[in-house]
Amino acid sequence: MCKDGFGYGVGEEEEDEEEEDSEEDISAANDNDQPRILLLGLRRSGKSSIQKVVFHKMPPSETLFLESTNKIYKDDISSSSFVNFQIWDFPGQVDFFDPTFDYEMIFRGTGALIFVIDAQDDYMEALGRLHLTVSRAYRINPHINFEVFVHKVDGLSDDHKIETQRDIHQRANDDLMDAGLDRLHLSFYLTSIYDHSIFEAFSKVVQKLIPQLPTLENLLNIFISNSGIEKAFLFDVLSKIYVATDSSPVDMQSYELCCDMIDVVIDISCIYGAYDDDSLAIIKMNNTTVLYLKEVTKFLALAIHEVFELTQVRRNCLEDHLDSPKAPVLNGTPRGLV
Ligand SMILES: Nc1nc2c(ncn2[C@@H]2O[C@H](COP(=O)(O)OP(=O)(O)OP(=O)(O)O)[C@@H](O)[C@H]2O)c(=O)[nH]1
Repeated sequence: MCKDGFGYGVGEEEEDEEEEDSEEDISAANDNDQPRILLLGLRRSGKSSIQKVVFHKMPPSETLFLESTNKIYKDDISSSSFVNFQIWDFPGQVDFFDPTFDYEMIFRGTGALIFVIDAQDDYMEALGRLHLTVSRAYRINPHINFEVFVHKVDGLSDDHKIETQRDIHQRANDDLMDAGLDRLHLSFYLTSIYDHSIFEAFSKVVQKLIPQLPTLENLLNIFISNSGIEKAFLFDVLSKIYVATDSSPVDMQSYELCCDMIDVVIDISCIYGAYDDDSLAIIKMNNTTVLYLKEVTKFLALAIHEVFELTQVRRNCLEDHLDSPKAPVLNGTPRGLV
């Protein structure tokens, strides 16, 4: 990754030094009003890999060499006014119920709790741990968003993925019902660090913590309805998390295209040292799609999935319309374009 100008606030080395005394760290962080996201799950479920791949551009294959986390690793994600939070990666063996562990303080300051379950492994123990963790956290702070990543699904067939998610969902909710916690809501995501699913899932987790989200969505709706653009995403370019999008449904393919474009633009910018306030990139695909990336603030960019040659499309439509009594049907033409 390009070192100059791209990177989140706290460097790993500083981070390591800070971590020397995790108890002190925890009390200091209590004063910090950034929303906190906790990453929890059994050992080797993939917590550190998720955090490294999404926020530090680590290539997924390099996570094979990650050592087991044995202290809480705190990561400040403060690239902009919208994407501003802390991630706490917990060691798999952490004992929340150790009386010396101030879990009350931790849960009180938590916005989202992500519980990672390795879907390639036997998940019964993980389900027990999930239940114990969320029920304890909910009693302390019912406002936490509880998110379950059914992770490492790259190794599973499509049918197996769906079946695994259904089974985990069912068992986890049954356990909550039995414990009288039917108001505790769990959200489930199928994730893998080997494709875009982990970025998509993290986007949704982060969006729930952004109070300005409805306003941003409205602004993007106004933007697309006045520009003939099909889909607009407001991205945090470093993590490829989308902070907001207009209210039309997200299709994975557009999101993946935009993510790939961000990678290309950042790589080229790094080579030439030129990503600044005026940065703008346009990629024309061979299927009439245009991708347009415009920087909004230093680390936020608007990626737009636009139809190529608007004038030509309009002209074709008009001709079709004149030739045939039926309204023209344009494959993949965005709403509001013609
Ligand atoms: N196939 C696959 N492997 C993954 C994925 N995510 C992580 N892994 C692998 O899972 C192993 C454990 O990952 P870690 O990130 O160290 O797990 P952890 O939960 O942080 O582990 P502890 O620090 O021991 O709690 C590594 O070998 C990763 O390469 C994934 O999406 N798919």
